[in-house]
Amino acid sequence: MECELSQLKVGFVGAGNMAYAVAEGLLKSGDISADNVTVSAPSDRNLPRFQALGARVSHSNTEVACASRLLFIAVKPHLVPTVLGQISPHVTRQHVVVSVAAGVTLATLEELLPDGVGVVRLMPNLPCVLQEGALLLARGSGAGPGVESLLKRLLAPCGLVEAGPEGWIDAHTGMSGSGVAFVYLFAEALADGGVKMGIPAALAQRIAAQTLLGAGLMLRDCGKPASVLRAEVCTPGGTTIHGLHALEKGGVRAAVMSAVEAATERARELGRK
Ligand SMILES: NC(=O)c1ccc[n+]([C@@H]2O[C@H](COP(=O)([O-])OP(=O)(O)OC[C@H]3O[C@@H](n4cnc5c(N)ncnc54)[C@H](O)[C@@H]3O)[C@@H](O)[C@H]2O)c1
Ligand code: PRO
Repeated sequence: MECELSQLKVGFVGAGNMAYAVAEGLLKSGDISADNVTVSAPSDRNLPRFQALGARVSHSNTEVACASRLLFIAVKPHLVPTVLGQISPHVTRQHVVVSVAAGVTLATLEELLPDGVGVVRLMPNLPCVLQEGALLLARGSGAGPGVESLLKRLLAPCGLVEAGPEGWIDAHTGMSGSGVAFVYLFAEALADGGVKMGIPAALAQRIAAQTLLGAGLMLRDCGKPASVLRAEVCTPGGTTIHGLHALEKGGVRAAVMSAVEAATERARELGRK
């Protein structure tokens, strides 16, 4: 992908939440010019917000493929073969194709595109919309280390961007892509606990959100593992250890591990379809 970044043409096939989060991040990097970004979706429903970013929009996936060199595939997993079938005749070795579709393997992407095209799997998560995502990418054999560096640079405004072997992508999907929803479920339960103990619901929800935010920031920024931070909250014989005992009796640790395992297995299953 030999060109000045300010000239790099970027395309998105699919105009949903993930495409928007990634597009916004790319533009925040300051390296990509909005009028070099093109986005396609079959209906107008999601397109105005991309126009508001300054991107060009289209109903034609092939138009986007022809207009871009860095091409994100951001449709639901079952639609990936259809859209790659449409764009494949227009994709060349000058393209890099980045799929965010859960489960869809590098081998499938390579099989559906012309020989030698650089392909990458990227698994973002919803907090990318607030520049606090956790993204993991894995590149196929046609995409060199330069592609990895480029994507890390362009996606940095979306949050933490790491690279790894493809075998980690489905696990990251379970732990972080889906994991965001597990945390929301915990937030609901925490607020419900507050309501049960007499706090008004709206206030309980705000307190739950701030509790998760504060705990998350400490985990990220204090340099201490979760187990140490947890121990610091526990006064011997105090309130927290009694609450933790109740959680452990409820099997919460095993339940969360099983949730990551189930979501990972589902990603693998989607990849086999
Ligand atoms: N939502 C998440 O938290 C999340 C996280 C990580 C990865 N993903 C992956 O991102 C992908 C997109 O998910 P999303 O949540 O953005 O979905 P979404 O439903 O918000 O967006 C899908 C988009 O695809 C468009 N589309 C449908 N058919 C199309 C076609 N034939 N050609 C072009 N566009 C078409 C739709 O109009 C829509 O704009 C999925 O493959 C999913 O696995 C989602
Ligand atoms: N959302 C997508 C799903 O539920 C992929 C990770 C987050 O399949």
